[in-house]
Amino acid sequence: MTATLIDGRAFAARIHARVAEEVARVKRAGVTPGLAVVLVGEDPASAVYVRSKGKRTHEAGMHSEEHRLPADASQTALMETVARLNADPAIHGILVQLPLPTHLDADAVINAIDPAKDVDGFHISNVGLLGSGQKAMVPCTPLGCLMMLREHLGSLSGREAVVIGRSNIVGKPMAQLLLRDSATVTIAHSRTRDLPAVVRRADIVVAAVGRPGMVTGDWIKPGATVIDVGINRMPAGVKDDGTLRTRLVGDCDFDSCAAVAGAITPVPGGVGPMTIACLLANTLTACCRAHGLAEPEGLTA
Ligand SMILES: Nc1nc2c(c(=O)[nH]1)N[C@@H](CN(C=O)c1ccc(C(=O)N[C@@H](CCC(=O)O)C(=O)O)cc1)CN2
Repeated sequence: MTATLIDGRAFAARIHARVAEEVARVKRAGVTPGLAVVLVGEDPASAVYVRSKGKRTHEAGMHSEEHRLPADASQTALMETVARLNADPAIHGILVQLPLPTHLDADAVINAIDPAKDVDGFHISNVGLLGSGQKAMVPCTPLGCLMMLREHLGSLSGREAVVIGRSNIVGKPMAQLLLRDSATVTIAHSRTRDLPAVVRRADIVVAAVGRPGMVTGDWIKPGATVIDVGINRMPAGVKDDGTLRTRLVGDCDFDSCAAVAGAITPVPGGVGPMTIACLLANTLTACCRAHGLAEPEGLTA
């Protein structure tokens, strides 16, 4: 391996510490930032992420609430939960854990969240604000990627960036953020012709396609910075107790990419931990905006 490892766990720990300091500051001004996370159903991975969000929120000194609805919850029940949280002055951030069960209309739920409390940055108002270069709530995973890129590369101005994947959660907002930092941005996807050749042009590669190990070293320009957003759980044998062992892999084939890249994020331990760190940062930002307090520096885009 020749690439520098971009350690998302260490970076996230620094953000958590900064957020905790800033939470103490806003508490001295008489306000406690509050985050409500809504989980519908029993998806095991979602339950782990939601627990982790609650734990981290507490550790930062924030108020934390978890609202669980059964897997067969109705759209009305979910919308009522969101409406209650919108009206609750103790709550500055609302997050509905995705994916939702398929009978629910996720777009309608997200767009029912008060945009000022939309700490996921998925509400159509925040999407529009980000796209037009205005102050927005910025989606947590792309924000975490941007922070790592800025720290590693300094200015992104003029750099060729290729984002692989066009999801609303990662690909599109990531492209907007890179554009905001004056990178030259291409969004590539499943229909892109000669994807390896497109990726080979890039100084910055952000892989967010959800296809394990798809990006290989021969796609990477020597010295490029590779941000792997993929979180793919793969079978990895059987444990002594007979249950399946799994391991997480990214969208990049780590060994071959690390042999060519200048820097790379691992999976696990790269982008994932930054997602929760940025959620806390966004909740703090939302709280400061709601109460007219100074926003912490370096925790927004
Ligand atoms: N409403 C939202 N739903 C989802 C989001 C989101 O940002 N908002 N993102 C993902 C899941 N997610 C947070 O919700 C998330 C994913 C992964 C990690 C993380 O720390 N991953 C670790 C590995 C953890 C493991 O072993 O499973 C890592 O990569 O090192 C945190 C948060 C989908 N839903």
